[in-house]
Formats: sequence, C-alpha cells, structure tokens
Amino acid sequence: MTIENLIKHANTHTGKLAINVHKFGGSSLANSECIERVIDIICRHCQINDIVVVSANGGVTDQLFNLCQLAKDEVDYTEALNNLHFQLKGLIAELLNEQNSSYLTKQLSDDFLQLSDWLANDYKQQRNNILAFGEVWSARLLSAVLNERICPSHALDSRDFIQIASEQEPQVNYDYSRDQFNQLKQTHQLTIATGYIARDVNGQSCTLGRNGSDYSATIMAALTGAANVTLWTDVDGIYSADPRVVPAARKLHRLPNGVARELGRLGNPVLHVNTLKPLEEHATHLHVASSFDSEISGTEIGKFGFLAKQELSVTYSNDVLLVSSEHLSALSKPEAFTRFSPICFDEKQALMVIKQEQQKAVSQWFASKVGDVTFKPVAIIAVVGHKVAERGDVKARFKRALENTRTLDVVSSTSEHSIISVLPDSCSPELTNVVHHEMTKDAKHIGVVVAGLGNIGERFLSLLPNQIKRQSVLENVHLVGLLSSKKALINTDGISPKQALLQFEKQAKDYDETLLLTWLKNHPYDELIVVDITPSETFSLLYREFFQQGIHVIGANKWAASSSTEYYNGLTALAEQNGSVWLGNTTVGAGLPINFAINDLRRSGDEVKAISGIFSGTLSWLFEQYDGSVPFSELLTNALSQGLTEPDPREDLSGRDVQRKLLILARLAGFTLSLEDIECQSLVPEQLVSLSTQDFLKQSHLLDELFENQLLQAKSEGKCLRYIAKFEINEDGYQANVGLAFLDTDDAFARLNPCDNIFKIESQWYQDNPLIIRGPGAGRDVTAGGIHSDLVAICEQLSTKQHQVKIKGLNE
Ligand SMILES: NC(=O)C1=CN([C@@H]2O[C@H](COP(=O)(O)OP(=O)(O)OC[C@H]3O[C@@H](n4cnc5c(N)ncnc54)[C@H](O)[C@@H]3O)[C@@H](O)[C@H]2O)C=CC1
Ligand SMILES: N[C@@H](CC=O)C(=O)O
Repeated sequence: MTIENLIKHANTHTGKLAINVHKFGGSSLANSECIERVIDIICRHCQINDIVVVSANGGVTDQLFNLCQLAKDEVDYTEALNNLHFQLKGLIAELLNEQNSSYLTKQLSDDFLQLSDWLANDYKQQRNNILAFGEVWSARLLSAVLNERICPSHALDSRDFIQIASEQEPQVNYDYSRDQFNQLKQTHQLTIATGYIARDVNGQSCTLGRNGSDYSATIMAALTGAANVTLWTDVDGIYSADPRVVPAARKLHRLPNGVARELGRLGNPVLHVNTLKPLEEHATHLHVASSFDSEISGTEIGKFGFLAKQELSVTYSNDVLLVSSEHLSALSKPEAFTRFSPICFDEKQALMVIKQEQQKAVSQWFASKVGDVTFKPVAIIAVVGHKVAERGDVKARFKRALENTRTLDVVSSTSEHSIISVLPDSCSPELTNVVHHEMTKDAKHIGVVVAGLGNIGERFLSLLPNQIKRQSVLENVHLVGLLSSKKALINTDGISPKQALLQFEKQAKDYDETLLLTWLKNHPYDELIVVDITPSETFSLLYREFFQQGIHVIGANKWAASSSTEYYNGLTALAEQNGSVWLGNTTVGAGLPINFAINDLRRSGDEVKAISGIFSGTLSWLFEQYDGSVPFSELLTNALSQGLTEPDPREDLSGRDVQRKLLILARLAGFTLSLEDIECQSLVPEQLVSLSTQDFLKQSHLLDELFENQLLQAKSEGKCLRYIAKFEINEDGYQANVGLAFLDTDDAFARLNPCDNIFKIESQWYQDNPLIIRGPGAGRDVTAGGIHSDLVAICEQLSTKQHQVKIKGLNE
C-alpha cells in the first residue's frame, strides 16, 4: 500500500485510524541513499496521521559535539564548521528539486550564521541549542522531501511541545506536552518530529541522553495514544546475546514488556530503559526493525503468552562497580533503590552493583554519611527472561555454565526477570558464548501450519501430540495454524495439538489469503513449516511465497512437484536460495521410502536407468480384488470410504495421479521432463470426465461394463489387470508411460496385497538384480506416518541450521 492510497483514505477517516509512531535513527538517515530507503519505508508502512520521529543525520551530532569541544578548547573550528555546512548543503541538493533546495539551503545558511555566533560567543550556554540543530535539520529535510514527492508533511521541533522536569530528571509533563502538541499538529499531514530534544520547565533546551530519540518516540506515543511504535534502526531486532560477540545469538521475535525493561536496565544497546517508561501504562506495542531491510520481521515488545515468556537471553557488562559500605543495610535499601536502581543489592553483605557512570552520584550520597565506601571494578553476566528468578531449572543451568569461572557470591538481581552473577574479572567473549550456549541451546522454536484437515490431515493431527511427546527433536515444535479451503485458525501462541480440531471448529475464521500471507511474513518463529495436506493446485501456488520467506514445506500434495519444468525448476531454485527445505516423501508411495531411496541413490553417485511398478494404492487395491463378483463401482466407493483414493477418484482412474508420481520420481532421479512427456491411458469414460465429483460418484455404475469387458479379455488370455508405470532411458533419451496392462498372474507386479505399491529401480549399481520397494502405497495411517517422518527429518535438519544475523557493518 502506498501513502497516496492512505491519503485518500485519511481525508475521510483520519479520526478512525490508529496512530503509529516511526522513529528513524541517525545511521538510517546518514546519506541520500539511506534517506531514499526511509522514504520507501514511509510509503509502505505509514498512514497520513502517523508520526515520524527522526534523529540527526548520521554523524551530524558528533560533529556538533566536536565543534563545541573545539570552541571550548579555543581551537580554530572554521574548517570543521565549513565541512559540516558543505555536507548538509550537498544532502539537500541531492534530494530536492532546485526550488525547494534553494529554500532549504537558505534556511540552513541562516542557521549556520546563528551557529557561528553561538560558537564564538556563547557556546557554553547554547550547547543544547547547538546540538539540537542536528535533529532540526534532519526533520526539516525529510519533511521537505516528502512534501515534494510523496504527501503533505510538516516538521515539528519537539522543543515546542515536549516539556520535561529537567535534563537530569527527564520526567515528562504529559498534560502540558499533549496540549501543545495538539495545537501544533496539522491534520491530513504527516508529522516529522525531532527526536532527542525537549525543553525543561524554564524553557531551556534539553537533550534526552543516550537513545534519546527512542525516548522521544515513546513519549510521542504516550501523548497520542499510538497503537505501535517502530524503532527503525541498523539492527533487525533484539538478540538473545550481542550478536557481535555471540555469533549463535537468536533473534527474540517477541519480548514481554518486563523482560525488555530488564534488558534495557542491564545496558542493552538497542533498548534504553527510558524508552520503555512512557509505554508502561499504555497498550502500545514497540517494534524494533531494520531500516536496511524492512521486509525482515524484527522484535516486538508487548504483552505476550507462554511462548515469548520461555525465551532466555544473556547479557553482560564490564562497566560496573561493586560498592561496599556498612550503610548498605536493610535500612538504606529503599533510599539506595530510589536513587540509583542498583543492578544487584545484597543487604546481608552490605554491597550493591552499580553502573560506572553512577560512581560520582553514589560517592556524593555517601559523603553525607559516616563511614567508608569502597568501589571495585567488577563485571556482570546475566540471564534474562520472564520471571527467571523463580525458575530453578534456569538457575541450575546458569550455575553449571559458570562452573569453571571465578565468581563473587552476589547473584541477587533486583529484578525478577534476571539472574546475575558478579565476576571479579571482566566477562570474556568465550564466557558469554559458553553461558549463551548453555541457556539457549534447545530454544529453537519451530512453528507448524497444517493446511488440509481432511482424510489424511485429520490423522496427521491425531498423531501429533504423541509424536511431540516422544520425539525429542519435536520438543520445540508448536502447532500455530490450521487451514481448510474455507476456514483458518492462526494462533501465534500455539494451538493445543490435542484440541486442534475442536479449537478449529470453535475459533476458525473465514479463510483470507492476504491475512494469511501477512502473518506468514511476520511470524515470530525461528523456523516455520507449512504442511500441505490439501489436494489443491491453488494452495500449491503459494509455495513461491513460502520459499521467498524462507518457510519450509512438507507436501503430500503432488501439484507443485509435478508442475511444468520451468515452474518446478524455479521453485527448487527459490527454495535453495532462501534456505527453505521442501520435502514430499508421501507424494509417491505414501509412507514408503521411495522418494528418499531415489534421492539417496542419486546423491551417492548412482545413475538410475529405469523405474517401473505399480504406483497407485487405489488401483492396486481395486485390481487385486476385482474378480467380477462385485461391480467395479461398488469397490471404488469402498476404496473412497477407506481413504485410499484421491478426494476425486477420477484422479486415480484417469492415470493422472500415477502420471504425476512417475514424473516426481523421474525428476528426483535427475531427469528433466514434464507431464506431457509421459504417455497416459485414462480409464475414465468420456461421459464421466466433466461431471462434478458428486455426480461422477452417482454415475460411477457406468464404469462397470467397461471394467467387466477388460477383465473378461484379460482372463481369456490367462492374465490379470494391473495399472503400470514405466520410465526407462533408451538411445533416444527416455520413454515414459502409464497405463493398463494384462500381466501374467505370477508376475511380481501381479502378486501384491491389495493397496500395495511396488517400485522396481534399475540403476548402475542395481543392474542385474533391481532394487525393489514394496508395501502399502495409500491409506490414512501410512500417509500420515510418512508426513510425520518428513516433519522429524526437517526438524533434524533445522536443529543444526545457524541463523544469519544481519547487522549493518558486521555482515552487510
Ligand atoms: N489418500 C492417500 O493415501 C494419500 C493422499 N495423499 C495426498 O494427500 C492430500 C490430501 O488428501 P485427503 O486428505 O484424502 O483429501 P481430503 O479431500 O480428505 O482433504 C483435503 C483437505 O484440504 C483442504 N483444502 C482444499 N483446498 C484447500 C486450500 N486451497 N487451502 C487450504 N485447504 C484446502 C480441504 O478443506 C480438506 O480439509 C492429497 O493431495 C493427496 O494426493 C498423498 C499420499 C497418499
Ligand atoms: N490415490 C493415491 C493416494 C496417494 O497418493 C493412491 O492410491 O496412490
């Protein structure tokens, strides 16, 4: 959706649309290329009544700091000033047309006159005003570009409406700020507001400190009651450890509010503790997303259920101090807490752990008291997760991970969401990796969506609870979606496998493909598997979307694997490109390991020369039993009711199902062909071809005479009826066909149990004595079992797959 569409919408419905706040950090606005990306994100993700909060263009605040420092040191800053002016003029010229560019350049030049004057005469008093220029220029430029190209927009200087108590105590005066904002906000225009800056009660410019623009964004959300705040940044989410230190860190897709606050408190570089404060009393969801790849789903912070509460992460800090003093007793605990929010506090040992930057304030506090205080540099390592302090298993694992490490005996965090160990030496990357591995080694969460709840799908689901219980590799598998052709139930927090069909019956909503695809794009799982147990070609056309998102597919559905050569090759290439696993071992022979065997022969260097046999459980069941005593149509109805046939049995009788299976196997053996290359004999008479399935079943008695005649003829030659598939290579390439055959009654293909399939594989290694695979080739149990086998196989593969962390500057 582009913003133009939303403008139309906004003109009539502005009041009804929920407000979202989007914040772009400095690195996301560093140059014209980055700003173009931001504009693209705005077009795709913003509504006209949203608020965009911006930091200064990357590097500008540092340059302003530097100018202040040069002024203070009385060093000539002319060149640095000119360079900054030149850089900003260049950015304006690159992004705007001539008219707008000259207007903005003039404003910029006026600002530089003011800046020069302040630096020369009043840099101390005007320091915050000088720093504020960065955000003002950034907001002004972005707003001008949007106005020129995209939509009406206006820039606001947050100092004109955000009022805080003081720079040291940045509590917001919400009533005043909201009032001011409402007076300044223009309807039907996208608001671009400056981050990082505000004014105190005396009207002085203030800055909001580290991650100040994030704080501005959440303040804006609290002022406007926004539904979401997205922090667009240079990382694509919050990880279970700093990914620059721990390469195996996993993205935390959903963080409960309390856990996020604790991560911020312990110094997470993305989440500052102030950022979360304004949201404490609101139902606003906070997102962290990458402005460098807006399609990747980031981290969502809010209120979540069980699954998000299971997540653990590991964080450390080497910039902390152990404070010891007899005053740190129970009596002074409340005061110490109010003043310093220490990381750890142990009243029995009379010590606490604080951040290094708090040393001065703590010393001043102790100065008014009698007795000594000592500060000792230490480090901390912490495991953070929902109420971990109450989880004995987590504590035990944490202790085990620290077995060979020297620790001080202080582990009482001041939060229920962390367990902390204090280290006398700095925390090394090795230790962080060891602890992270121990805490998260079995935490890869795999979501499963099951499409098709019919004959086979239902049996697959009935086996699922026990499979999850018994197969350790399925331990972290969560059933999260159920789809039929008309209804869908998606529950990000998991659907109970035991109650799956009941919950589906009660809670499923009308199937909406757009909603489904949106959810799939943003799902919060480490891996997602779609199990396609539908007979639907339409559903198989979604595989492209799935593979584009790196989603894995288990297909019992044969459509995709037997699609045109071009489409099939495109699909397999796409899957490989995006790390998606596609398994479809039940597409041929139901649960029999035939696809697996051919794949394995090829993978290990053998060359398949011919594949033949009986590939249809349905036709095997029918012909093994059809002796003329019972009409053919009656047997067919019986096979249908046992779940042996395709939903429409003409798929079997026409030979199409067998034709598809032969194609799938030939492709697995490494040959390039398509359905048209396989000759197919249909057993469906012309007059039954175009009826609905219901009408066909009603008219199926019309099959009886045809099959009786075939049987009589076969018998007259001392033979029996079987439907055979055959692929073989010859001098011209290959030959492939499926059709009815009269076989000797003692032929290996004729002496099967009803419903059995038989596959004969001739290859370089199996020349004189072919490889034979035989067994039931259709039916609920064997097929559902085969799909479970694929599920276990995929989960095994995924358990060793490393997640690719995307961090600008690290691996991009
Ligand atoms: N019966 C057998 O022994 C074997 C069957 N298969 C394959 O298993 C698949 C399922 O077969 P059955 O369970 O017998 O079929 P069924 O007709 O009993 O059930 C099909 C299910 O798919 C759902 N569905 C149809 N179109 C859909 C769509 N576009 N989106 C979402 N759901 C959709 C239907 O609502 C229904 O729940 C077929 O592709 C079949 O070829 C594979 C191996 C063996
Ligand atoms: N109708 C099919 C079912 C499985 O694919 C068959 O009988 O082979």
